[in-house]
Amino acid sequence: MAFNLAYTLALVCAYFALRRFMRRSTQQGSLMFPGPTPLPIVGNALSLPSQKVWIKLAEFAKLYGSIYALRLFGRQIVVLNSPEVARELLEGNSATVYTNRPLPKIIELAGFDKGVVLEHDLGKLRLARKLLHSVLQPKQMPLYHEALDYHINTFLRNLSQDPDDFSQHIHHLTAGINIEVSHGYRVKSRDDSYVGKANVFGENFARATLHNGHIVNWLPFLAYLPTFLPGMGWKARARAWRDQYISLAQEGHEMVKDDIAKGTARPSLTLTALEESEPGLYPDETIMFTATQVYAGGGDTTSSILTSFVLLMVQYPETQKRAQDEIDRAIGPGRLPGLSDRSNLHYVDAIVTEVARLRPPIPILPRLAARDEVYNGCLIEDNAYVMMNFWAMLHDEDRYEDPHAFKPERWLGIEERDANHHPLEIVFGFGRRVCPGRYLAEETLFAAIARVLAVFNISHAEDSKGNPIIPSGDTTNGGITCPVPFTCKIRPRSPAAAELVQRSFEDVA
Ligand code: HEM
Repeated sequence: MAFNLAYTLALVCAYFALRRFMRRSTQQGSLMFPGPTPLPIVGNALSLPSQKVWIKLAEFAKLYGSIYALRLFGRQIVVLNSPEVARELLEGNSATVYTNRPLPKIIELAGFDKGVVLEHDLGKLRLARKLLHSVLQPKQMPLYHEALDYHINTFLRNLSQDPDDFSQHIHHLTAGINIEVSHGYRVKSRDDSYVGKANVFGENFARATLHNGHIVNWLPFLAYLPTFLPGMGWKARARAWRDQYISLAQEGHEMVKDDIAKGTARPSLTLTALEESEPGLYPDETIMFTATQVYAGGGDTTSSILTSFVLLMVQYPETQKRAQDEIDRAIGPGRLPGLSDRSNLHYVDAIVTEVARLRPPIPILPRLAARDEVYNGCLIEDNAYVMMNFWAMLHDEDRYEDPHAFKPERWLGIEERDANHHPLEIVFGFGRRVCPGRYLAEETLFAAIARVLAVFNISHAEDSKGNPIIPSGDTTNGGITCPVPFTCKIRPRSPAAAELVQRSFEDVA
């Protein structure tokens, strides 16, 4: 038995060694990327932690440089640690090679590859991105300003009524904005049933994209085994996710069609696709799944930055005070700041930029190489994962002095954004799959952060003896990260500020 096992292992090792040798010898003259030495079969799996792998990958960058490679169970993983290298590969002549994202088997089974985020059909992807661009490009932003006012002022009112639930209010804010952009649907109550269903989809999507969490991603043939076999519960789960996703997408689509028929449809992606585009340009399937995935792309990412902002205000009271002084000087106490004040609120703007740098919501994200490619003399293999390590790019000490400190002032006095230095040019990704929601995200973040600072003080919560409760500042693991849950104290800055919150809510309600 022991002999059989050893014999089998030896055969497998020999197979992988031979495969690598054959591959290298077919790519004459190409070298191997630097990187840690892989073990047979498992490759570098044992040197990677199960939590926050991006930090370890950033440490490797100090040893091996801005592009290096690892191996995981035979698959090459090329890690990009600088925006220059990422742009050269993902925006240069070979950009088309790296268009796709890896498609884990569970995603296909759950139907989440329909839409945009994980769409593999390049024709459908092109249409979905065209549609997203048509509704989310900068010149379309004014269409959503009234919705931003409504949702942000409602958020302020919710914060003033129930400050301890700030994390839920943040989530509700971004959900409301996204559903408005995708379907023109205005969320009025905190227990809206459509939001409830969209949240279930968001949670399922997040679970499905935890790549390591599903055995079928590693052993795809399992997908073809019957569901009644023991240990196949994941198959029924994937089917339930798929049914829920399709039903949500159809419900949203029908809702907009009804609104159009009644003449009550608000501006949205679905309305644009159905009414304002060349007839037949967008098939129904493209419209409804792309619209539904706006929720997956825009919700947790924007919420993550807003939650990080609250945490950082607890940790850096002097930064909060400086921003409030700027708002008081530029705006005064009688009204809330808005997007038109952005050019006068440089320090608030710098806070948005620095939060995104210090705590990027997506620390790391892979693309998939569609064929063998030689880059700087080294081979990127067909099917390699090409990892954008945003966290490493944004914490590079050669680029940012004291990179682990929160210092918004580093962004003051900057006239033009340098694409390889400014965090908001990096955190949204690169090239053909760059985030289509980036302009909306920036406007949402600026307006929400400026208004919170104008009317609230954020500070440590206190225990029963009056001692401050210090948040750990730690980050969750996963595809989209966020501060681990923490408590804090959020109170109106003055009775006049409390009154302004109430009045501003009534103005938009
Ligand atoms: C601070 C907030 C946000 C961050 C940090 C962020 C970041 C990202 C990143 C890194 C990507 C992948 C880019 C790449 O592969 O190069 C992405 C894709 C995407 N984002 Fe965002 N995003 C944010 C907000 C939004 C918002 C508000 C929306 C929608 C209104 C949105 C919709 C999407 C969609 C649909 C994709 C998939 C695009 C594709 O696969 O082609 N995002 N985002």
